Amino acid sequence: MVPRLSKGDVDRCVWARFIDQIKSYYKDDHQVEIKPNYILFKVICQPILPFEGHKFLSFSSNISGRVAEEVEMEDYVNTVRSHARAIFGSRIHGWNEMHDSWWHYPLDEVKESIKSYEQLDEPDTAIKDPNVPWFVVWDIPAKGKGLLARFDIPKGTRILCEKPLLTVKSMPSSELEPVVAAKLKALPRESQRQFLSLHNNFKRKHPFSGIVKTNALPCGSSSPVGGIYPNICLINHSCVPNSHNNWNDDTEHETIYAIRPIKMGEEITIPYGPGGRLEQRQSFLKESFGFTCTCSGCNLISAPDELMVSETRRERIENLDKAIGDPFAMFLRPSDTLLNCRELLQALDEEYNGHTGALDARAYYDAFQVCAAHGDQARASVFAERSYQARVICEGEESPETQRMKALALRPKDHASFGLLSMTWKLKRQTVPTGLDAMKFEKWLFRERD
Ligand SMILES: C[S@@+](CC[C@H](N)C(=O)[O-])C[C@H]1O[C@@H](n2cnc3c(N)ncnc32)[C@H](O)[C@@H]1O
Repeated sequence: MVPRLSKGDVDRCVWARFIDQIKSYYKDDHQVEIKPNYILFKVICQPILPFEGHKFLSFSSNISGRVAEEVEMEDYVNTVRSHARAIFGSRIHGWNEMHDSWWHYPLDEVKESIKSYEQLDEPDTAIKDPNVPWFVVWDIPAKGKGLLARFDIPKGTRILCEKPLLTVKSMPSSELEPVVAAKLKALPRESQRQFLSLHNNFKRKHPFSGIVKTNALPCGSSSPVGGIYPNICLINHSCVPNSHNNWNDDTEHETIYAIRPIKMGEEITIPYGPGGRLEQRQSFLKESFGFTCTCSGCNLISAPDELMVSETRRERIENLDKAIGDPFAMFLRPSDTLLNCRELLQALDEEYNGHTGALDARAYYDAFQVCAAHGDQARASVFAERSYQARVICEGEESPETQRMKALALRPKDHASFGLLSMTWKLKRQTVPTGLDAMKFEKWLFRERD
């Protein structure tokens, strides 16, 4: 590694990403052992990768003269080097004494640094400077640019909040081109530069509208208006994202919140579309954004059993969503609709490993509506409170939808659908039972029969 890495947070973040990739690449290799502070390759010369990148100088070591072992060792060296090159580029140098290329660092210095791998430095206890962003812009293989977490990011953290460089209504590319050109002309130079530096999957005929089509995020879930942002538009998509994007109508900002803890060096990802099964997702992303998704959810193609479980679950999620949205069922069989909400929440929890983002918030709001429509303020207030908690995580306290849920938790009666279908479940808000254990409370909440 020339020059060696610093202790600064960008180098630490990128090294953490590299170490994670190596761990995951060799997860089933018994010759690669994860020690508390480094990765040990149990082959000739025992090369080591420390968890602290600033200590690392060199990976491989001397030639032993034993051909079979050297070939095995070469394999590891080549693989580790190609992962490192993909991340650190020209900072990674090869050396081979047989071809007269030599160690960059004196051997003593290398040995000394390897000794220091055993003991981690004192942890950095400095509080994060609020002016330093949570992310680093980096090249992500097969995806172009992307954002990496510069630090460990706790769940519920606001990672980014940006005003759009410009907004445009959806329209055919030929009509959009002059509209975007005019808006672009009116922008300050720096904003023009930021817009023009964004990725474009549809370059040929309509360069400006191509940038819009590749990058625009809707300003609101069903809004025909899309916004273009300098940093948010560098965030890549994942079908199992770790962050949530939301348009705040009051402040006219797009925000990005972490919906689960994100480790330093991990890529920050959002969902570009509504989800669904693999084929639907892939064709939506191709059609709307012009790319083939290579996220971990889509890579399940190489793990057919897991993929089948995920596909079946996503189909179930789709069917439950439809059943919950059926107004006749909500009128005639509200208990079934409520149980469907419960099953949906469980399926979402399994599919997204407990980090569902706004999907949970929506499902709880559905359950709220069923109870409110039949006059049950007690259950409605609990569901609104849960929806509120979920919204806080993915949109923050200041989002209008979060505030709406908070108000409904206090006064479910204020909802337009209150008592609209019947008052057969009539209950006051104050009658929420206390003293039940968690299981019994859930049974009460979803009106589950024994
Ligand atoms: C809004 S841009 C994101 C930033 C972009 N990677 C860049 O280099 O500027 C969207 C483009 O990024 C790439 N991309 C985003 N998510 C991806 C994914 N999951 N798999 C493959 N490519 C992806 C695609 O080229 C897509 O059209």
